[in-house]
Amino acid sequence: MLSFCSVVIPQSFFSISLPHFPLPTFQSHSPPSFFLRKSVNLGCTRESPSIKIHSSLTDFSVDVAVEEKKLPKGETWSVHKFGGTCVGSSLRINNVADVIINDDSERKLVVVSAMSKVTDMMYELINKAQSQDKSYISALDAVAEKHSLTAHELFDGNDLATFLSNLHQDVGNLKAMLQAIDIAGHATESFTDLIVGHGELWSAQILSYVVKKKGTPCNWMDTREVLVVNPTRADQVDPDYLETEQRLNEWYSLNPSKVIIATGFIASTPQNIPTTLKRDGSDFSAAIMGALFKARQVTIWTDVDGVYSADPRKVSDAVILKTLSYQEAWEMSYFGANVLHPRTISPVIRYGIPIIIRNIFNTSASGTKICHPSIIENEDRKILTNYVKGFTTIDNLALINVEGTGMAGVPGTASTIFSAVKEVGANVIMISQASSEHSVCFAVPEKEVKAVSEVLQSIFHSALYAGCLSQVAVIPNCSILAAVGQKMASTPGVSATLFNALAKANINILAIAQGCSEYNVTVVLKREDAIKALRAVHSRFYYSETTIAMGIIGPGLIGSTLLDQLRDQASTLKEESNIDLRVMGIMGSKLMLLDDSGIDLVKWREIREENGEVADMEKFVQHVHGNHFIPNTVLVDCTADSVIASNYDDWLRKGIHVITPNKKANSGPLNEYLRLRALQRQSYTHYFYEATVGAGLPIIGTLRGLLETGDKILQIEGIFSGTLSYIFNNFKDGRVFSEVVAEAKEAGYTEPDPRDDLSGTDVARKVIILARESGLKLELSDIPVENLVPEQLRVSASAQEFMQNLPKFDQELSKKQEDADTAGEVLRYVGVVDVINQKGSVELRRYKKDHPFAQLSGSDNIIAFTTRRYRYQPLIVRGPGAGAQVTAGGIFSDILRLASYLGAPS
Ligand SMILES: NC(=O)C1=CN([C@@H]2O[C@H](COP(=O)(O)OP(=O)(O)OC[C@H]3O[C@@H](n4cnc5c(N)ncnc54)[C@H](OP(=O)(O)O)[C@@H]3O)[C@@H](O)[C@H]2O)C=CC1
Ligand SMILES: N[C@@H](CC=O)C(=O)O
Ligand code: NA
Repeated sequence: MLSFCSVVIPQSFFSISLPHFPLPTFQSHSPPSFFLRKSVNLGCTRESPSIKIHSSLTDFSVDVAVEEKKLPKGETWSVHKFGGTCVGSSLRINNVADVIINDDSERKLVVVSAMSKVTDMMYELINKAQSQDKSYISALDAVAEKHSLTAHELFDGNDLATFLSNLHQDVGNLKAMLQAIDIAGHATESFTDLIVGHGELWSAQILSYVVKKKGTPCNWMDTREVLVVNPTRADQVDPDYLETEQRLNEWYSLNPSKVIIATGFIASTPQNIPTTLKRDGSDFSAAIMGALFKARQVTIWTDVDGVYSADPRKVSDAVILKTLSYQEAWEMSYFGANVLHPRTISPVIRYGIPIIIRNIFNTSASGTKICHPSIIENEDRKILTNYVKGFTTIDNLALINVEGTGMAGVPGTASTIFSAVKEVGANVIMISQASSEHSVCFAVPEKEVKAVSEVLQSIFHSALYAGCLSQVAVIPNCSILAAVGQKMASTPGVSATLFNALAKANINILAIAQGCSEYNVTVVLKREDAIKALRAVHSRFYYSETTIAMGIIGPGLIGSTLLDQLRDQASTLKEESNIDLRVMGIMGSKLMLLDDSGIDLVKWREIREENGEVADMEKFVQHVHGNHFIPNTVLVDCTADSVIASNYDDWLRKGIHVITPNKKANSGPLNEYLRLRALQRQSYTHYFYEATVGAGLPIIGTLRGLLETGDKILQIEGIFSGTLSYIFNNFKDGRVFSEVVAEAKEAGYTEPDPRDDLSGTDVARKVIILARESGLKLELSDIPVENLVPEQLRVSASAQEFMQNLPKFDQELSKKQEDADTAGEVLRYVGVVDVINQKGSVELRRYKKDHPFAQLSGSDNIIAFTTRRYRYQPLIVRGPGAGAQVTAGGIFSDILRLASYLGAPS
């Protein structure tokens, strides 16, 4: 090892000493001191371990390089492992070299796999030779060519010559070996291992030359010289750590280096016969090296951003997990997630060395850290509170159920069952036995179930015949769903939430297993339910309680303004309040747009234009509410349609929350209104309609507040129409009535048909809504209304036709306006809820010019609540009571009220 120390010496010093410097090969035994007249450079190199002194006249510094040949261990080392895809081409090898160089650890050990596809190519050579297919010769040439080309692209000069000469020699040897296999018609295991391991030998050499070319000295290691393993059983080996450590020390004393590029996958037996680490061999190599070097961390580079909370191909909302404990990773990997195989990480678990899984193609992603739970606790408290980390499934299983009264209290039944299963070589994936002991059920791979069933039928033949056992039943086409998480099983409520999510998704559970490990709850389901179940439980744990699936009906003026407001505010709500609003559907009278995970609100207009489908209310509601596992659904009705409003009852019964600015439901038939309100009170499903009166102004909320706190309403009086307020605020100074009406329509204050405003119907609806809210049982027809729509135009076919003809009737209202003006008064269209006399009215009144109602401007509403508490001075709410922005804002604020009722932070 080379250690460098630089000491800057003030001119006044006559001597220096290097007291803390480890100097195993330094000439002097005691800390050296030098009498200095000029600056000197002291250096030793691997080639020449003794100190060299160079003089320099310009500065006063001393560089001392000391070689330490003993293998240093500990925090200074980081281990990296690069899989085949990471080194699949010269470009990628270059990237890998940069990653190595950019790691600022003092020392680095890099484990590298063969270039992608090379191991398969090597196995193919052996297969060909075994079957005496001579094309192995050209296939070997192709492998050699691939490496030669890569080397030419990456380095040159002596390094290239040395590599090509080694490659050439290896290829010659391989050819001879393949010929031997060809003659024998058979390859032994060690012969096979020797041949396939060449992929790693070449990739490690190539990478080391590239790192060196980039200016970082390094050595490559043929791990077969160091790593000694013993076969355990088929397809597994165990490292001999003592022997390996000794060989590693020897290797290091000959090849001291700060960067070592080591071959993955390959090793030797104690007799020095080449072998491999079998499945996931390079990961295992990295973990063994990590343990031997006591590295500070082992980074496994792959082509994914880390470990997902569920298979992202099945769950589109799966997230990358920032941390996993070793046990969690272990459980996830067992249950089929693409995590490291438990065996491969056991060496680092022993020393608590963290493993980081990172994406070589996206180095900006921080990856998943697999480590000791105490590190997770320190680093990521939030994650620890999320007791369930991931969900995985295993398909193609069958459940075997051995059932009968004769099993209870009879020792040995389980042993008989599982000995028989072992006999046929089947792998038991989970077992469940109720304490009544009347049945034992277990899951095995589908392909093994026939043999298992037959052997059990035969072993228990007489017990079945005698009736001690009632059946050995096979339930085919099953899947396992496992939920994995630190201490999930021992935390009250977690399993309940899991089962509740499955129940809500209408999924039947065939068997359950939860061991004492506290990390895993496993359920067996029918295979066709597996993906639905996975999505249901994933969303239950990964969506916040305030994730809301939304359906917007009526993307007209108000609806589309609301969508724009949602678009602009969505990310802030998510980040700051954990409220996740997802618009799953938008429906107009003709077209609708549906999306499974949330419509892009930036482009919904274009997308609807391109991909919109024919509006279908049933399909829309089913999609928004039923097709996913988002915990809450709200339908926002932004139409003015009474048919749409007649659905609220049904939606609320289905558990769908309803929010609307549409006045039709609350001002419709009294019995329907009462039924709706009763339903709302009985359930935990919410129905909000603040924008039905005064648009975004807090009218319903204020009234509710007064009533709920025990105040008594005496009268509510006000200007409830933004349209009529605007018209009478501007209908002066000789202006024409129809022209002002057109302006109000243009400004977005009017109902879709402005006759609803001018007829007083809209105001009457608001009066009815407030009257009913105050406890009066009135019908719309109970409210006398002064209709401003000229008699002849009440039957006009359309709003457009009405607007065209209105100028013909300007005269009539101009007269009323002039009369009021002459009397020093103004016209105002007012609504009154007279709670004491249980009636309401809507009429055009005249007010003195200094009356508060005469002071309004624009589309202002003004509503005065006279109550027992506000008897002498009414409580007044005033402000713009119509218009797209304020109305959409009122609806939005109802949506956020819903979120806060559902648990969003306040
Ligand atoms: N404007 C305002 O200031 C205020 C308005 N409101 C209320 O807001 C609601 C919307 O008003 P506004 O946006 O101005 O009206 P618009 O006419 O601009 O929009 C109405 C929307 O409803 C859709 N629609 C109508 N019938 C159906 C149906 N059967 N199924 C699906 N969609 C339908 C229309 O679709 P399509 O275009 O495809 O026909 C249109 O998108 C009304 O109830 C109004 O009373 C409340 C307070 C203030
Ligand atoms: N058309 C209505 C809109 C609000 O309800 C009005 O003018 O007030
Ligand atoms: Na309001």
